[in-house]
Amino acid sequence: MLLHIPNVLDTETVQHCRARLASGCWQDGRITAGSQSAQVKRNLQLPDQDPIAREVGDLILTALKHNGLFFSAALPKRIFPPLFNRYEGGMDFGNHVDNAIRTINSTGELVRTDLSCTLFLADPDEYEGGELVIEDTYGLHSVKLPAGDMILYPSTSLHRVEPVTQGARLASFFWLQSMVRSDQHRSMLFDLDMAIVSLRNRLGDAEELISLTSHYHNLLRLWAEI
Ligand SMILES: O=C(O)CCC(=O)C(=O)O
Ligand SMILES: [Fe+2]
Repeated sequence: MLLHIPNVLDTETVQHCRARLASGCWQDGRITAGSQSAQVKRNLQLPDQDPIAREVGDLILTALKHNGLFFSAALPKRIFPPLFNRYEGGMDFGNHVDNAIRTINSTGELVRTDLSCTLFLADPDEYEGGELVIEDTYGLHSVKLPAGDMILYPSTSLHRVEPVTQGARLASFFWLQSMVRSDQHRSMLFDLDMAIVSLRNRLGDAEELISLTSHYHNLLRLWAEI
């Protein structure tokens, strides 16, 4: 499932994050790349332990904690601390699949990457190019979102970032391990949850919603690993 989550950060918070990130110690993005992706990666990143990256990363994690759409779609078990990248002057990131397992350096914890996330921190009219192109069984999806919005996509997908030929593209990117490993099961739970929410808004506490809600929880109980 590919999901656009709008307004993870509001305009004011995006501005605050950008001001903080501007003073970070930006380095060659190959610091976090595996050997295949290092060959196709041309961007800048903040090191994972950079204090500014951790401060802004925590702000993003706090915003996500309060985001119901994110929780329902991702059913997160472990979230890799958000990283930050920047593309300018023709930089790009060619086709690759993200590493399956990531180690959180500060704790030694392992994260299986079920879902990949990009939170855009620059508006589309601030740069040329820079689309995140994601390939799935239904074809290619080209993603370029307003600042503060996030895309969630299965980490199994082949993806790339097109060259940024003008301006600068700033984003946060990270991965998460979901309580529900199967993308298919997770998508079914998400659709069921959204249908229940929409029915409740339309009908109030209808009798049938008790049964649908029970099914949601009983399926989650069946499929979740915690
Ligand atoms: O910048 C992005 O949108 C994605 C970055 C990416 O694919 C990666 O770092 O693995
Ligand atoms: Fe990637």
